[in-house]
Amino acid sequence: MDEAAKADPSRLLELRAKIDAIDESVHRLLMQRAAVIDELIRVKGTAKNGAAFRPGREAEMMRRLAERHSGHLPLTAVEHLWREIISTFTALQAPFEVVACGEAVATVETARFYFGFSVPLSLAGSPAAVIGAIEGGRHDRLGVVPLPAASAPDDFPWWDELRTGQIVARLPFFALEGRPAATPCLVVAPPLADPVPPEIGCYAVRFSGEAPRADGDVAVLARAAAEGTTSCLVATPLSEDALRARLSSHLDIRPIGGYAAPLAPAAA
Ligand SMILES: O=C(O)C(=O)C[C@]1(C(=O)O)C=C[C@@H](O)C=C1
Repeated sequence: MDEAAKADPSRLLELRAKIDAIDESVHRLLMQRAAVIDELIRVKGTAKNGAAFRPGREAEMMRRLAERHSGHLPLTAVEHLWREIISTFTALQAPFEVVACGEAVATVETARFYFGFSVPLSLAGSPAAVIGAIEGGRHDRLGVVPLPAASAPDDFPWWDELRTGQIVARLPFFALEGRPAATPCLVVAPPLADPVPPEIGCYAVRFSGEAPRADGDVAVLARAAAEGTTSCLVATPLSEDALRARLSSHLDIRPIGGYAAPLAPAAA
């Protein structure tokens, strides 16, 4: 018998009965959620593999989760549970797989945190290989590409390789100091069924010569230089026209998707 039971066995039984009742409710609600998803498949028409992912809706759900959260349960623990739920339910609607690259432990941690364990995950050798997997004509894959350290140039401008594929999310969504699965990554997807305009737009921008410095509204997430041309992956809340006006002297600006603005919740 453990110490607590020796202290007050009846109280311990009572508390464990409460936990069992809560667990049963949570399980019942998850099964109800699965029944709603069956109906959602019919309404959304997500018959095609990989067609269920809605990153804008997910960001909105996570925002509400952060708003209603209180108490000492870590927000990132709840986030992790919800990510497992949402990703599992996405795959229940239309199976998909994730192809990621980068330093194995960090990448796998981030991809598993975000996409859970119901979804097959494979590691590709490079960002270019991830983009190849997304651009290869299959609609049931999502790619995860880590962002380089702020000052480090990329070897290869993988963002220039996006054709039909788009950047659709930035991980992690909750920007919290010391959080688990903290490696900053972008999620790349084939064309989504009903995309919503992203809060932060991403652009492939090519310059001859010096690349711009990041400023308040224009962040350079990655850059790669070759033969006098610098290619940058730029993220901005500005409209495309406003970005063009800001970077008027530059060669080529191409929209390549975007993501929901990461949230910095007060409560951890
Ligand atoms: O709201 C939807 O469209 C859903 O498919 C449901 C759901 C969810 O399980 O909550 C699943 C996948 C989407 O990425 C967003 C949300």
